[in-house]
Amino acid sequence: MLSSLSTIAIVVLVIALIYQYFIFPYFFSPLSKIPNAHLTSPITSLWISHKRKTGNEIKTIYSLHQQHGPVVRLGPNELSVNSIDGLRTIYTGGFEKTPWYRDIFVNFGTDNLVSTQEYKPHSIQKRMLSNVYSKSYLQNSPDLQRVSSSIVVGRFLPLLGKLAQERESVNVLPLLQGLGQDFTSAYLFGSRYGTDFIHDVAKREHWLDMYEKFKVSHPKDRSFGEFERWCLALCDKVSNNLKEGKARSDQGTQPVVYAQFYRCLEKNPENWERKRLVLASEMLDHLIAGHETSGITFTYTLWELSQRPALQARLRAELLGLSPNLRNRSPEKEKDGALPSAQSLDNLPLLDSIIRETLRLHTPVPGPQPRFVPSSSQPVNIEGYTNIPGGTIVSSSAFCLHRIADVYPNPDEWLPERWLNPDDSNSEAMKRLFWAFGSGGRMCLGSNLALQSTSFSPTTSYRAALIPKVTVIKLVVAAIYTNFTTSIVDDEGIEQEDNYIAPPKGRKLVLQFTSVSQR
Ligand code: HEM
Repeated sequence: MLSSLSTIAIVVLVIALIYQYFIFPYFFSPLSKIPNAHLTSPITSLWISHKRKTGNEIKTIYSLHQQHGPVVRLGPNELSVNSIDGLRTIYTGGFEKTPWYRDIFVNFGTDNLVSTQEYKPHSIQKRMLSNVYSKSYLQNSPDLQRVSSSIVVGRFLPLLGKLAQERESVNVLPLLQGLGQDFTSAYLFGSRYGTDFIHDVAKREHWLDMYEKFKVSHPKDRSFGEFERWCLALCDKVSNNLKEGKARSDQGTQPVVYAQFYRCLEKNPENWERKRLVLASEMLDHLIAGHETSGITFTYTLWELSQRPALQARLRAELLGLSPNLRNRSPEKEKDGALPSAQSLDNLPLLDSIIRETLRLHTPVPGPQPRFVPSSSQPVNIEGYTNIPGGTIVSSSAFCLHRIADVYPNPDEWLPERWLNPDDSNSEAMKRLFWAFGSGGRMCLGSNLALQSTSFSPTTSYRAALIPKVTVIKLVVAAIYTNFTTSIVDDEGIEQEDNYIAPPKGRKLVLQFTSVSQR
């Protein structure tokens, strides 16, 4: 009797398990109507995890969307979404980040803007920092002006002039990552503590080497390793100066971002040790976000232009119309001359279309941005699939969005002219789908409002954002092509990695710079 009861219990249990783990996910789950990435996707994430581990995630997801449309089920509890409606629902609907961000981006075991999952602490911290990255602040910042002038005119153009004169080619990826780092560090910490990676090649190589190791180690293993200790030591120096009231009398520029965050945290009752790590975690996050993404954008802009001498000439003609322009600027003359304003650079249509098209096709952050569907009483529907359960992971990626062929015809081709005709009926859709900086409350803090004007951003709740970067990218590209032509010497391995942040696989693009006056 007892044994037949236990047999029945076992049978019932087996049926329940089969129902829960096979029948329900395949046939009755609200996700069961969504096309599967793989036969096993409703019951296990093994298939997509394998693609991730082998560096094939992004392109695999792209081809799935080409086959199956805007929504694909990647795992029992995970969807990829590729449409403007999906973007709106997910990224402006208060969906929180998944633990993946914390696992990858936390520094010193302490959260920062990128790693924070929860809405409220993130939003409080972002408000503390958005002001110094807002368009109006940056446009009027004398510190940013001085930093820009000393880096572009004082360091970068003379170096290019020397390379051109000596007919020496150069790997522009590390050079331009270094330039991005020089800008970001000077804006964060003040010029006294900013790096000079344009000149100091040994330090730059060591730093980039530390960064490559840092990127692939687990936050627990890298915590307080060489890279983190370097940043903490820098932050401590700036904190000591601020405590002693020295920052203002500093000969160089102000530590704009650091001082802003330091002052906001001063009001916070937490102990100093905790604040010290919060400050350092946030600063390291900006340094990481600032140097590599900019370096990638520069590299692909130069790579595309180097294949098109006629386009370089058209761009130069546009750049020479700037007033003042960037022709023959030298560090000595610099004291007398201002740089072209951010607005005047933004008003150059060809320059804008070139940078924008590069950010579309070679987007530096092509990887999926995962979020959780909230467990709210409101049903969540995406692209006609209804009642998506709370806790489901949903993500979109700039790589896939930027290749929707109905909006960007010939999506794999670099065609800056697609951005040049504002009357084109497609132009609104192109702007709404442009996602190089993400959207919503978690949109890039360093993104450029000029590129993300209100009509441009898919739906931005933070109107802040932006600097050094696109303004800087435009300034640097303008400085280069006003004075030089570029040609490719070695572009082996130029294809982008299949990674969240995606530099060229070969980590190089070797170019020859030729001075316009030498030709
Ligand atoms: C071409 C250059 C850049 C690109 C393409 C880029 C792209 C992005 C993207 C796609 C995100 C959103 C990630 C998400 O949704 O989770 C992001 C976030 C962020 N970026 Fe950038 N970024 C760039 C430059 C910068 C610079 C220069 C800085 C600062 C100096 C910066 C600071 C940040 C920060 C702090 C976040 C986190 C924002 C938040 O979660 O609220 N980025 N960036």
